[in-house]
Amino acid sequence: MSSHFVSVEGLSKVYPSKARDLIVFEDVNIGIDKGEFVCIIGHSGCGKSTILNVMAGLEIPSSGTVIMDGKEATGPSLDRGVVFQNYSLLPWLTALQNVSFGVKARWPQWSRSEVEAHSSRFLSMVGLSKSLHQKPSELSGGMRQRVSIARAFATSPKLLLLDEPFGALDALTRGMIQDELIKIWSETQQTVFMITHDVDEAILLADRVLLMTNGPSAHVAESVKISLPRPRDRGTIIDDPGYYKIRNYLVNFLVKRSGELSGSNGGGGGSTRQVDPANEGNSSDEQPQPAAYRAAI
Ligand SMILES: Nc1ncnc2c1ncn2[C@@H]1O[C@H](COP(=O)(O)OP(=O)(O)OP(=O)(O)O)[C@@H](O)[C@H]1O
Repeated sequence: MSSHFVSVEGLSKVYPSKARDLIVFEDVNIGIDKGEFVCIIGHSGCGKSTILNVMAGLEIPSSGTVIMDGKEATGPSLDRGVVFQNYSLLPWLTALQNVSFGVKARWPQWSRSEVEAHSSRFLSMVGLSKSLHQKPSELSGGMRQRVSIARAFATSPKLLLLDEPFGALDALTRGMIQDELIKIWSETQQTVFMITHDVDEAILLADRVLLMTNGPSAHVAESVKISLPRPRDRGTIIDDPGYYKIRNYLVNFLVKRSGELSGSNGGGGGSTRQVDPANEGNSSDEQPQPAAYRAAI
């Protein structure tokens, strides 16, 4: 039996079709320790959102299982909080009411003032103490996503699932909310699984980055350790000697090896290689090629 806090075991997703079944991914195995921040990166369509939705209990896999804290995770639960790219706030409620809604469901025995004090504290952590009584339509996209993050963390789920939460935001707002996510995560020490397309975001936030091969028949080929010291700062992280080793390693995988290792090229699923680019000297120190990366993803 797995010793991980969260264990995704032998997960596959197949969409049957008259012509030919679509095997999106097969034999995906992921272990996440308590308090760990894990990002997953892979090309569009390899099945990242499907994996996250299965972990959230919102989608049923074709085979395999998700075990959390020793129990099989089936169906949605307050133990697993989800943040999607498109905010999904209740438009008729204020920021405080949106957060309180989940908090009340989590702790029904709490008084109204306890619920509001707890909810306000989490909204303050994401810099929204002055916008508690505003409705989503009165908030910017970045502010709405902050409310979603506060709402997810405030219910203290055992696992937080973030599906490209900053995908729709401009670079400046994205950077600010990344800082707030780091702050709230370091204060709560919750376990996080996050999808991103942004290599720099993954390096800033994650303890490990999982790399998926291209679909169809995608799998998690590698688990890359981000062995940069915390706390990490967006402004200075690039000065760390390990930064470009990790970045180049990730970009090289996405540009080149994600295709070479894919199921359609004969790559097998199942096993995941563990790598630590900053300490293994297995990638170059050269500046990365952002244009090549953008073209690939
Ligand atoms: N109902 C469905 N029927 C058939 N194929 C589907 C269905 N739903 C999803 N797919 C396919 O499953 C694959 C995986 O989708 P998923 O959204 O999980 O990928 P992803 O890696 O998260 O992509 P992106 O990065 O673009 O969000 C895609 O190829 C998609 O077309």
